[in-house]
Parts: sequence; structure tokens; C-alpha cells
Amino acid sequence: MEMDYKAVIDTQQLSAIRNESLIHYDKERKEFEKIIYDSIEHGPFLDVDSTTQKRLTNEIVKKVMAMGRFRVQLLREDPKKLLSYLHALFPSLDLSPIAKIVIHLQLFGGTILEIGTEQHHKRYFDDINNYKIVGGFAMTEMGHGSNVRQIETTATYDHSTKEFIINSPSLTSTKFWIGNMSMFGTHVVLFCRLIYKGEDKGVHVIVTPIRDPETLTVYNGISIGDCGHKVGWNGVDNAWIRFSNYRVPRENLLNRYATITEDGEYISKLSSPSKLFQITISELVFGRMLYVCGPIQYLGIALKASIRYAFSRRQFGEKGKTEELIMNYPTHYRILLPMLAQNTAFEFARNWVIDNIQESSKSEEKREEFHAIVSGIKAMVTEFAIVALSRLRVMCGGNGMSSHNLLGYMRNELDVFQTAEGDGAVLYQQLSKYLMVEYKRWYKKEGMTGYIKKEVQSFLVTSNPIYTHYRSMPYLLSNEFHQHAFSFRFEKTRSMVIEQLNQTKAKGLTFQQSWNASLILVAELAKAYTHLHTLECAHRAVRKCSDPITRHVLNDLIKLYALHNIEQDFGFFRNTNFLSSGKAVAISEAVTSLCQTLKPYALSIVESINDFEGRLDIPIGKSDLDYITHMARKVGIPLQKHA
Ligand SMILES: Cc1cc2nc3c(=O)[nH]c(=O)nc-3n(C[C@H](O)[C@H](O)[C@H](O)COP(=O)(O)OP(=O)(O)OC[C@H]3O[C@@H](n4cnc5c(N)ncnc54)[C@H](O)[C@@H]3O)c2cc1C
Repeated sequence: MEMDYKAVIDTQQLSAIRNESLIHYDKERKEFEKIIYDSIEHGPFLDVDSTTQKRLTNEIVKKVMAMGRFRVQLLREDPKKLLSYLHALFPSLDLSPIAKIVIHLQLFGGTILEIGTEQHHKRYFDDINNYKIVGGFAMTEMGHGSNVRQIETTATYDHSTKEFIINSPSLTSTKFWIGNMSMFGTHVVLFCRLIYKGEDKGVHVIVTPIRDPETLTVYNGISIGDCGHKVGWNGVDNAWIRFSNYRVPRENLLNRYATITEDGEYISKLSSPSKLFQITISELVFGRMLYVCGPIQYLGIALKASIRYAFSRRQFGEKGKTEELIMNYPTHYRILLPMLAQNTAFEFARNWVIDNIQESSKSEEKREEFHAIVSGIKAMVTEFAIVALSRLRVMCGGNGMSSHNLLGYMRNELDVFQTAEGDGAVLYQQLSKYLMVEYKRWYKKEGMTGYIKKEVQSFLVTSNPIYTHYRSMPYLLSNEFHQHAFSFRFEKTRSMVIEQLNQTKAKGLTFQQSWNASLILVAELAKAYTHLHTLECAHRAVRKCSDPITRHVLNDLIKLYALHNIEQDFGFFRNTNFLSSGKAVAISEAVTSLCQTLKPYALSIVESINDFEGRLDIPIGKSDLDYITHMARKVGIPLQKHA
């Protein structure tokens, strides 16, 4: 099939820049990927009932774990290596086995690693690594998911037997959604309130055995069941769990920060239960990082498939002439290309996350900053991926609807990423809180003079008609303009949040009430920061590209991300007098013009997206662009010559 695109960019270099953070492990990842692909039955399991799917998934996990590469210790020793191994599982394109491994290794094992001590490591790591015990992470309850501080499960310390007595005191305290646990799990890290001498010491974590690892019999004092059919992730056995006077030995308390000694004394290294909770949660940032990596990876593949489809599918046209490629319709390229641009920019933000995970554990300040930024990126990327995948499904027409093409399947499997490990609305608040505290620190240092200087700078921009009207195309397309617009949006939104908080506080509201009253702006602040951070990561990545044409094309792609993002936020930029209406119109024209410039390169750009050597069975994602033959093969239409 004739293709009208210019393959003039260096796709290998582009691919290397896209995947820079894990490039060191590329060879190892590919080897592992091949072993898994060749030796393990891969999903997705489209036509099986969910109980069968859970069994098949568990068998896959057992085989993968038996290969011996996944070790809890890698979370600390070499998180990038662990991440590369997880990437090697992607071509199975069934997220359930990956989710089960992550729950077992990172959520269960990682919690023991981070908030347990040497004795816990010695006791559990070997069994976790060879899947002799199967772990789960029991934090959420029916009554509380986002607000974990209010969980109700109690662990009352019994001095006479040196044990915790675990109870689920109400229906709402039932543990819910606990992955790996309804059919196969043997242990959980249980988040519960520690009751010591009648006093509530706040949320602590206790390793709690659930089933006998040999027979899988549930222990007395525990009742357990499945959470039922889900929109996605049906290979994961999510459970509800209740406890009734269930006893666990003192040693099972994960006691890096707070402990009960042999003599029965409670000692905490931290100033308050709230600090303990904060640290416990922030230790689990690796999971959030995975929630950034998965959607970006899958969306990249979906974009590759959809753009290839758009370059092969023809519909309508002038009489007697070849029909038009659907990619030539502005309604197509004006959506596909900005989406590709945004996902590419997110890839660079993801690389920043991967590159900084190890460093972030070196001090409390770094951990706090990293946790906050990753929270914002996780919220933004997971939401973007679902909206984008839905759109791509539609842009591939009926072929997008076929489960063989996996677009809808990916959308459903990734949906839960928006909720698990923290919902967007809650995560944005975590980032904004961090940003406000940082600003307070800055203000303390710079004082009123610094504040006024900043405000005056901002005022000079918005009150300067020359600037707000200035619309020369080279300027609108310059990185400086984009950086300026993104920084302005962040700083202005922060001032607006402060103003609104002060106004509501002046009306007599408590801090929490005024915070909640300002939530829309608070979320906007986190989004503005996340886009600014993403743009900066992307600009750094462009500078690393040495091939001039590739660099030019990548730079244009990032410009498209920036300008399209400004276009989507015209409401803000116009309301704050950053843009005149004429300038806004010129920006929209620049977006269209960038899309047209980039269109001829689109196929070669998506060539640089790793689709695992074409292992993913997306017909329109394969190399010959012939979706008709692929689809015919999939559904059994004979391929011999038709009369
Ligand atoms: C498939 C699946 C697997 C899971 N696996 C596990 C697991 O293995 N272990 C585990 O412990 N948990 C697990 N979870 C639970 C998951 O972490 C929670 O669902 C998640 O934290 C959200 O909590 P929630 O469901 O109670 O939602 P809610 O907290 O009820 O949120 C509902 C809505 O209210 C909004 N909201 C809540 N608070 C605020 C606020 N302060 N400001 C603004 N908006 C707010 C949210 O944004 C959301 O849109 C899993 C969930 C699912 C669906």
C-alpha cells in the first residue's frame, strides 16, 4: 500500500530519547520479554468467565514468579530494573497478571520493606520472592477509601498474650477491594487502628496471615469473599475481609517508626500519629509511579495503532478518484496529533519520575516533594489516558469497537488507574497542599518585598496591551512564550487560591472549610504545576536530540502540546487578561498549522513508540498497515481471491 509520509526522522534516536530512563536495561528487558512471550499463555482472555480468568491469571503469575527475576529487594536496590521487568510483561496485554504481581511484590512486599524492620525482611522476603506466600494490601474499607485516616478496623494489644486482637467493629469497617485475596492470597499488610491501653494510637500496619499457604484454608476468625464482577481487571481476585477476635503476634507489627517492645511499652519515633500515617503512605510512591507508566505506555501503543489506521483507511472522495485518507480530515488530525504530542510530553515527565525515584528516598524533604509531584502526574495521566482511549476507539470506527483491536479493552483495563492508589481530585489536593507549604516557606524567606516584586511582574504582563495583543507567529511558536504562559498560569492560580482562602477565612470559615470552598482552584493549581513541570521535562528532552531533523520535529511536537494546552485553557488565559481575543485566534491557527506540519511525519514518529516488536496482537498496529487482511484473519473470512 502506498504511503504518503516522510520517514526522514531518526526513529531510533527518537525511541532512545523517549525511553531514556530505562534504556540501560533494554537488552535485559527484551530477553525477559521474549522468554515470557514464548513460554507463557498470554491474554487478554476475552471469552472466559471471571472465575476462570482469575485461575488462568494466577497460573501466569506463578510461572512468572518462578522465573526468579522479581525480588522485593529490587524496589530499593534497583527500582529501574524492576520496572523494566514489569515492562517485559506488557505484551501479554492483560493487566491482571501485572496487577497481581505489583500488589504482591510492591504493595505487600514493599510495605514490609519500607515500614518493617530487619526481622520482617528475614522472615518474609524469600517466601514472597518465590511466591510461597501470596500477599495483599488491606487498606481500603467499605466506609473509607480516599480518607484512609478514618479506617475503623482495630488491633487491640493484649499485654497478657503479647498479641493483637483484630476486629471489624462495623459493616463500614469491612476491608474492601483487597487485591489477590478472594481466592489465592495468604497474607495481607493490614492497615488498622492500634488500640494500646485503651488509647487509639492511630493507623498502624500489621502483617496478618489470612490462609494456610499449603491448603489455602481461611483461618478461623476471618470471613472473606469476592467483590464481584468489575469493569476491568477481572483476573484480579479482589476481596472483602472481616475479622472477629482474630489474634496476631506482637512481632507482626511493622515497626520501623513505632513499636511495642518485648516489655509491652509503646514507643514511636515520630511526633504524632498523623506524621506516622503520612510517612507510611509516602513510602509507597513506587506504586503511583507504576500508575504513571502503564497508561502512557498503553496509550502510546493505541496512538500508534490509531494513527496507522488513519493513514490506511480511506473514506469518501471526489468522483472517479481514490477516496480520501481519513488522516487528511482536520477532524482527525486536529485530535490525533495534539493527543500524540501530549502523550509524548507525558513520557518525558514519566522519565523524570523514573530517574528520581531512588534519589527521592534520600531525605524527608525530597520524599515529600517527589510524592507530591508524582501524585499530580498520576492524576493527570490516568484521566488523560481514559479520555484519549475512548476517543481513539471512536476514531477507528467499527474496527475500534472490535475487542480484537484492544482499544476498548485497554480503556477498561486502565480505568481503575484513575481510582486505585488515590483518586485524582484527592491527589491534586496533595500536590497543591505541598505547593502552598513551599510557597509559605518562600514567603517567609523573601517577605513582602519578594511578594510585591512577583505580583508587579505579573501585573506588568497582564496590564500591558502590547504583550496581550502581540501575536507574531515566530513568537507564538517559541518555547519562551510557552514557558512563560505555563509559569504565568501556575503563579497566577496560586495567587488566586491564596486570595480565595483569605476571603473565605475572613468570613469566619475554618481552614478546612475554606480549603473545600476553594477546591476548584486548588485542583487547577496542581494541574497548572503539573503541566509546567511536564513542559520543562519535555524541553530538556528536546535538547538531548542530536539529529537536526528529529530534533526539529520533536520540538514541534512539544510546541503543539504547549499551544494546544493553552488553547484548551483559553478561559483562564482570557479571564486573566493574558491573551487578547485576536491572540487567542492566532494561537488556534498556530495549532492547526503545527498539526499540518507534523502530519507527514506522524507515521515515522509513532514508529519510535515501543510496541514490543509487534508482539501485541492489534491488527492495525502491525507493520504492513493492512488492517483489512488482519481483521479478516481474526474473524475467519477466507483470504482466497474473491470473484
Ligand atoms: C479494582 C480495584 C482494586 C483495588 N485494590 C485495592 C487494594 O488492593 N487494596 C486497597 O487497600 N484498596 C484497593 N482499592 C481501593 C482504592 O484504593 C480506592 O477505591 C480509592 O482509594 C478510592 O476510594 P473510594 O473507592 O472509597 O472512593 P471515595 O473516597 O468514596 O471517592 C468517591 C469520589 O469522591 C471524591 N472525593 C473523595 N474525597 C474527596 C475530597 N476530599 N475532595 C474532593 N473529592 C473527594 C473522589 O474524587 C471520588 O471521585 C482498589 C479499588 C479498585 C476499584
